Formats: sequence, structure tokens, C-alpha cells
Amino acid sequence: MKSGRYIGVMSGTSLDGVDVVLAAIDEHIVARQASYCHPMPLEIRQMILDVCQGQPVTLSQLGRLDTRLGRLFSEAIETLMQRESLSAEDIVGIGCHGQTVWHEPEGEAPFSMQLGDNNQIVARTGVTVVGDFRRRDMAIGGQGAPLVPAFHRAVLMHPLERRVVLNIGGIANISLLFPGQNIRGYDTGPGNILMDAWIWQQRQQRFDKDGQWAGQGNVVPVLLKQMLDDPWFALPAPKSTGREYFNLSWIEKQLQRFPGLDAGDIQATLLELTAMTIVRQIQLSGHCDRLLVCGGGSHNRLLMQRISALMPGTDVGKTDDAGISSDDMEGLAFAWLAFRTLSGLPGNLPAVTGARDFTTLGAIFPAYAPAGGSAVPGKR
Ligand SMILES: Nc1ncnc2c1ncn2[C@@H]1O[C@H](COP(=O)(O)OP(=O)(O)OP(=O)(O)O)[C@@H](O)[C@H]1O
Ligand SMILES: CC(=O)N[C@H]1[C@@H]2OC[C@@H](O2)[C@@H](O)[C@@H]1O[C@H](C)C(=O)O
Repeated sequence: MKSGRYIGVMSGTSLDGVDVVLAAIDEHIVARQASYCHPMPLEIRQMILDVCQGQPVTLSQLGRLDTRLGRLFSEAIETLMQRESLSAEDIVGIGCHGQTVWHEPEGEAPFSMQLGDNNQIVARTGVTVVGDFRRRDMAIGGQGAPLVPAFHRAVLMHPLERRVVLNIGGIANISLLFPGQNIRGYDTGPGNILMDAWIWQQRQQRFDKDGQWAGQGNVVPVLLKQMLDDPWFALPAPKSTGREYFNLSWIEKQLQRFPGLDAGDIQATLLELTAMTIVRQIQLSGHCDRLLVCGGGSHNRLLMQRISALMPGTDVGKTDDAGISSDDMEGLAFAWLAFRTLSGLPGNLPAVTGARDFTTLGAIFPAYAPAGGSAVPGKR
């Protein structure tokens, strides 16, 4: 086993920042030691938005973004390492998810594309990096997502309680942790992504803090019904999605039949849609004793209230209540997945992704470590 300290790096669909987490990991324990959220510069955020919603894109654009993101992730990692007074020798490996710019798990040639050149990270930090986590699972018939349910099982499974872990990032995904059953998990659709897109377009705010704007509006039932009828929601699992499907154009298409609606009422409707699509999917699987929520959406007070109200009989709270920081969950998961890969252990769950088998995940970018020398050229 490659036990020791790992760093996990996650930049998700919300494009709000790069989450970096330090954890001590062995076969039995994942102990979070520190974390840091590195700001996402507006220019890079725009470069991502310019390529990830179906626009025509040049290879030069993609290549430059790959390098810029590799540098950005390196800066984020270096900041955490400096804050914690860590050198390359203290870290066994870095698990870097990369920035998803396109996810197409179905069709004749399925793929998932994450950018952020891992060579940049090894060269800058001198630490072995594991990246490109999704495509091995896809190569054996899986969706390549979600990957966190395996981690949720490892750290949050309970012998008696029927638990569901819900991540509300840009996209929302659930892990069904039911004793005596195969773990299942899949994306339920929009997390914060539609609410973020709408408030950005209407008010130039990055997100609707605590759902305050949505709380001032009224849900529009006919619009809600039409949105709920989107065929994606009725697809059977395994399923995964992203910004290429749920985005501002999706909202604009929904609004075509309803011109002149109040913008605040639309935000209220998007929040209700998010809560309902999450809850409906959980309820499809029978009773849930405890819902543990993580991701940025767990801070949205109104969204949490709506989810709770739609699930009478379920104890709804954050994963923090069960010992895992809701803000660090995904970073921890990729640190843990790097540990699995470097230890030669599988990282996927076929019952979740639909892959034909278990497999180790990712590509390893090994640190240059000359005998008796430094892993970072130029450093002693
Ligand atoms: N106080 C708050 N009120 C409302 N929304 C919030 C609050 N705090 C965070 N958020 C939401 O959380 C989002 C960030 O969530 P998170 O960091 O989990 O996303 P991500 O990692 O990009 O997602 P993904 O799981 O899709 O990869 C913000 O864009 C915002 O919408
Ligand atoms: C393709 C991709 O990047 N998917 C993300 C996204 O963000 C949430 C949801 O959609 C989930 O499927 C996944 O991320 C987490 C980390 C996962 O793989 O479990």
C-alpha cells in the first residue's frame, strides 16, 4: 500500500475556484489535514466557458487552456504546500481531477475531456500526479462518472442506516448507501448550475446567496412542469451529465413558451426544479433514513429547506455531521483515488458507472527522483 500524505485537487462545473485538500490516507483511514480554495481568475473562467458549451473551438484555444489550467492547479497546490510547510518528499501523490470541458458518455464514441496539463504540476511541484480518472472506466463501458460514490462508501457507509450522500455542485449527484445492497449512484441533473447561470445573466452575481433572490419570487407551476418533463430526468441510471446539457441555453429554451415572466420567479422555479429532481430520484429508491449533503449547494439555506420539506421522515443535514467536511469532500475523494491508483487498487464501482468491471483509474505522471537528489530540478 502506498500510504501517506496525499493532495486532492478538484475544479468542478461551478468554476468558482480550485479546491485543494491535504489528507493522510491508508487502507482504513482518510484523515483531512488542511484545505485551501484557490480563486479561479475571471479570464480563465471565461476561457473555459468559451469552449464548454458547444461553441466552435480551435486546437490552439484548447491547448493554451490546458497549459493555463495546469499552471493554475500547480499554483493552488504550491500555495497549500507552502502554508503547511510541506516539501515534495512529504507527499506521496497528487490526485488531480482536471477541469471538465466536455462529457459525452453516450453515443458511438463516448468520451470525457478534462483539461489541466498534469506535466505542469509534476514539473512545478516535484510530486507524482495521478490524473485522467474517468476514461479507463469509459473504456470498459462505463459513464466515467460519478466517481465519488466509491469514496462515499469508504467513509460514510453505516451498518444499519439507509443513507444517501448528495453532492450539490454545479451538477448534483447521489450515492445510495443502503446496507446489504450494491452501492448505486448517479447524477440527478442540475445542482447550482442553472441558478448560477440565471443570476449571472440577470444580476451579474456569481450565485444566489442562501437562495435569497429565489426566496423573494414565486414558483411558476407551468414552467416547473415543463422543465420537469425534460427527457433527461426520466433516463434510467447509470447516467451523468454536465454543463454541455444544463446551461443558460437550456433555460432560454424552456422560457420560449413563457415570455415576460418575472426574473425572480424564474429563479424561484429553478431552485424548486433543483430540489424536486434531486428528491424524486432519491425517493425512487425507497426510504432514506439520513440524507448527508455536501458541495457548495449545501450552503444554500433555501435549497436545503426545500429538500428537507420534500423528504418528511428523513433526517437531512451536512456530511460534516458525519465527520467529513462538506466543502472538502470532492478534493478528498480525488486524493483517495490517487492513493487507490498508486496502490494498484480499483477506483470505480461498476454498479454505479455501468462499467463491465472494476478497474484502477487514471494515468500516472511520475516525479523525477534521482537517487540522493531532489525531485524538483534546481532544488536541493
Ligand atoms: N451561501 C451559498 N448560497 C447559495 N449557494 C452557494 C452558497 N455557497 C456556495 N454556493 C453554491 O455552490 C457553488 C460551488 O459549489 P461546489 O464548489 O461544490 O461546485 P463544484 O465543485 O464546481 O461542483 P461539481 O460537484 O459539479 O464538480 C457556487 O457556485 C454556488 O452556486
Ligand atoms: C464529468 C464530470 O466532471 N462530472 C462531475 C460533475 O460534477 C458533479 C457531477 O457532475 C459528477 O458526475 C462529476 O463529479 C464528481 C466529482 C464525480 O465524478 O463523482
